[in-house]
Amino acid sequence: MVDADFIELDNLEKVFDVRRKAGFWRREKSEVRAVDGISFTVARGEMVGYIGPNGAGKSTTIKMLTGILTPSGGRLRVAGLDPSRERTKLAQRIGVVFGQRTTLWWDLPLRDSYRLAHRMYRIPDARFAENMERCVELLDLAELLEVPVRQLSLGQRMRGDIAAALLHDPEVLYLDEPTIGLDVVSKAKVREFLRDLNAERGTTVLLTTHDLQDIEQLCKRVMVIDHGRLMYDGALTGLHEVGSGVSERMLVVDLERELPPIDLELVRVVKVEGPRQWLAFPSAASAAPIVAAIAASYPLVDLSVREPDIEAVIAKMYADRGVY
Ligand SMILES: Nc1ncnc2c1ncn2[C@@H]1O[C@H](COP(=O)(O)OP(=O)(O)OP(=O)(O)O)[C@@H](O)[C@H]1O
Repeated sequence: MVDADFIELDNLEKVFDVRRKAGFWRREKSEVRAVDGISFTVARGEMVGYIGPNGAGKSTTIKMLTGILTPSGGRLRVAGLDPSRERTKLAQRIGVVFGQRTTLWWDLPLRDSYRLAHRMYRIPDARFAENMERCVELLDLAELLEVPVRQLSLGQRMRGDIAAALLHDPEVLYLDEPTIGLDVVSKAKVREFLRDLNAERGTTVLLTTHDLQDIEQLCKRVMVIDHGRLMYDGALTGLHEVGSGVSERMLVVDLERELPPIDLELVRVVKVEGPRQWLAFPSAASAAPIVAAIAASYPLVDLSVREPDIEAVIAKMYADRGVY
């Protein structure tokens, strides 16, 4: 293994056998190809986004990378190890954070979960103390250490979980939705911490998220998967180019009160949420006359024009390939 192939997937597959109800008594056997021949490498120290719609195969990939699931086909190496065969060895070198589930002990104070990690991973005392100090400081955990996990807010718990995943100095960190459900301030804290971790310690990070701002703020490279296949692997900026065909821009309009969708030439109302409306209009058209027309006929309070964001770009990618 060289640093360039720190994580290496070669035509990786995972097929689940499922039984479906096909009548009152009958069950039909079928296959779900959750991961359908994915190949990529991640270099040591890279921070990569791994995104795709629900059911695309992201979690299944992560589970194979951690050794929880055994691949049905293909080859997989993480830090030179075969994850499912050398799972215990690998556990010393990777950290995992699942945003939707905690690895902390629910009824125990945060500190006790860390003590358990200390023993479980056989972390040398000095290293443990040093990592604790660093995580407590950077993740703002000092006030929370004696609080039972069940009493923590989602954002506090998430910071607690991230610390737990890092006490043994993993070389690779898998993050599955690390900012899900967090408020803006907590999101910013988590992102800043991850950015520093990657820059200072060179930790390799694979990040799965539905929040594309996570990717925009953290990852230079992004992989998009769908139906178990890799659809895009490259720079985030390249995704924008793929989306240069996105032919609409968005006008976000705040009215004085909730009103029926704005009815105007060139404009297509995409969403209405209370007094706020999202209006798509052709990229080639000038926003000024549209804004003037809205201001003339509606009680306008505020507005902003948005360029197509990656969300729109990805939606377009899927649409082009007939996913939706
Ligand atoms: N244990 C299992 N048995 C059968 N099918 C499964 C199993 N785990 C996942 N699948 C199926 O494999 C496909 C990929 O699922 P996976 O959880 O990897 O997607 P995902 O990209 O992580 O989705 P989400 O964003 O919703 O978490 C889905 O069709 C799912 O129903």
